[in-house]
Amino acid sequence: MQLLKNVTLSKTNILFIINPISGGRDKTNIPGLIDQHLDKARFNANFRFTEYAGHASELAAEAGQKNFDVIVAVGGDGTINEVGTEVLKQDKILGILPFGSGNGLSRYLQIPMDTVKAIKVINGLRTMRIDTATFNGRPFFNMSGMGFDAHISDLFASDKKRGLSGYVKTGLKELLNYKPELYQIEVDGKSISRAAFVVSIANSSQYGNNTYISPEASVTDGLLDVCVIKSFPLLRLPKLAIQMLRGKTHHSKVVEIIRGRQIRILRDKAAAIHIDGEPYQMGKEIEIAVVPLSLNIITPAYEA
Ligand SMILES: Nc1ncnc2c1ncn2[C@@H]1O[C@H](COP(=O)(O)OP(=O)(O)OP(=O)(O)O)[C@@H](O)[C@H]1O
Repeated sequence: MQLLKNVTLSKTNILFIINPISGGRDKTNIPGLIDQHLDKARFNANFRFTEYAGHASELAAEAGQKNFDVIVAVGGDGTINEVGTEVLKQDKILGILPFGSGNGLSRYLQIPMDTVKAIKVINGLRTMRIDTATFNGRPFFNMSGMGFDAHISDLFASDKKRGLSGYVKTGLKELLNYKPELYQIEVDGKSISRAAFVVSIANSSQYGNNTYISPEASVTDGLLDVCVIKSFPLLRLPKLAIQMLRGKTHHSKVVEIIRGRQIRILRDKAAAIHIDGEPYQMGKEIEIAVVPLSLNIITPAYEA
């Protein structure tokens, strides 16, 4: 009886880590909105705004030590990466309120883009375990890669204005000058060599904004999709863009998708890579591995 009383009375401590710059949207009213719609019978809520890149990781690490059971990333895939990395270490529960430019993982998981609806998903506290992966030891959750998209992330990082239009403008300008690179790709011991425009490692199916690179990818299959966008004439770009938006890249002649657990990539030179859309400089050798069903995450009523 005592036990039952404790269970019914104990509330879940939840921390919302809010990235004020993600997606280029003002978030000053977010704590108020959460306060209005969060189930107070179920949760004790706290809020922290990040002040610099990397701060979300620090706040999530502290939260784990202070008995927060659920830590919510309020931002895009980069914020999810910072918070998720700590949630993973502490085996806590990750929540998401999508506020990024692309929101790849949120869209894949069908978390509503509408904030009030997304808060209601958190109220449901329905969790599932999803795969994560490591890229030269760093965790990622949605997508990582190298080539043109990493180059754009690298350029975009120094751009103060975030949001979709920024990506598109920078992307189009660079597209004309970018040269495909040579990659040696080994997936579960099988090796291929490709001249590629992009090599993406997909956990979920999309980059964000419902732009699909590997439409049949699953975050619960214990596998990663290595997606090679091969060298192609620029004239073919509109067709590829349409295939990406319609979720048909697995039928494209210029996209090759190889599924596996353990991936090793050797490239000609050290260059930018991206991990969940955030750029880093790394060397020629890349090791990527899936970590099956490692992250506990709040989702809507949804089965992958
Ligand atoms: N207060 C802050 N000032 C500057 N940068 C921050 C701050 N808080 C977090 N960041 C950094 O902001 C970057 C972008 O965050 P995030 O990826 O969530 O947004 P986005 O790029 O707009 O969305 P998406 O990844 O969905 O396209 C992350 O690299 C994060 O480390």
